[in-house]
Amino acid sequence: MSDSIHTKVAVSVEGLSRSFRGKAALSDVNLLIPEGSVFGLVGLNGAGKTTLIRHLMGLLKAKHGTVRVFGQNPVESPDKLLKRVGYMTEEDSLPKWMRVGDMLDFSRAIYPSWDNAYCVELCDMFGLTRTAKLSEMSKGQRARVGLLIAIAHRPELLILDEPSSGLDPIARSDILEAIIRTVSEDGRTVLFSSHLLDEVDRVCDSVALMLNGTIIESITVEKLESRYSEIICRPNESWAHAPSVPGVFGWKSSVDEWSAVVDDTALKDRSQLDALPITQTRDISLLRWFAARTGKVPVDDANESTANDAEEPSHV
Ligand SMILES: Nc1ncnc2c1ncn2[C@@H]1O[C@H](COP(=O)(O)OP(=O)(O)OP(=O)(O)O)[C@@H](O)[C@H]1O
Repeated sequence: MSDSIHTKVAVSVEGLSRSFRGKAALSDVNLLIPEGSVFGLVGLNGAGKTTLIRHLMGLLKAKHGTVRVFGQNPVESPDKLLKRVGYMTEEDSLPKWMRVGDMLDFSRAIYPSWDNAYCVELCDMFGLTRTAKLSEMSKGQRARVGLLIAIAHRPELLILDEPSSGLDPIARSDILEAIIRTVSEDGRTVLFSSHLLDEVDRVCDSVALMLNGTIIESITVEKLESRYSEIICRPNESWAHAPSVPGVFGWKSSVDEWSAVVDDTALKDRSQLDALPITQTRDISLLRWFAARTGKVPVDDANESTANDAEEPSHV
């Protein structure tokens, strides 16, 4: 990022690697999240998103590489640091023997910055009552409690690990997105891992793509949209295989049409494209970029997209 010298950093990860029983889950991960950004972390199942987030939360200790949250090692100073961070995971891990009110009182005691008026407002917004027993609530209702606890202390950094998996579509669009916008408008930082690329596209200003334990690209949505585009080709005679043009990747075909993603920075000049029978050039979608870069479509989008054919991924 060109102005990174002047921008404060919320999260920095350098050379982070992690294996579980000899199998690499993270390999040389580097990541920089500027304060005030809404950062999307995307990747296929098993790419390493949760393992990376667990390092940021100090739940896993960095064995190789460094992890800093607001300049501090989350393992060395968890008490001080974690009070500045709100965290919600897809896991349904709230203690079920408690009532909502007990859980809120407990959380209020932990976080000095707990905003009780905001908590009451959120309870109302989420349709939660203090007397409800967590054991008698649905998984989605408990996910709302988890989200409320993550945000009611107005954290400087909000980390949401696949929050959408427990929330229904209304909660996702009306509540989650509104909350992320509020945090962002306050100049606070959000790290948001999700398989729902439409959602990531709507709320995030930057996105990092993980593949096989590595971040293969970290880019602002603005740069992504100016750097990549999608071309549609209609060859006169059918192609046996996709043509090889440097900077053009992620080919997929349907009936008499081929489409591919163009990386402007990898083209020497656009005349390289002249040899292709291009009938249309269009703006890139996050889903198309993701599919071209990974060769796959994320699980939750596979049914909604035409891009679920096998694709030729970019060389990474
Ligand atoms: N505690 C663990 N013990 C052994 N293997 C683990 C452990 N935690 C994660 N892994 C492995 O590390 C890899 C990365 O897992 P991780 O949960 O970080 O991926 P993810 O990107 O969050 O996946 P998903 O999108 O499915 O949630 C996977 O191969 C997983 O099986």
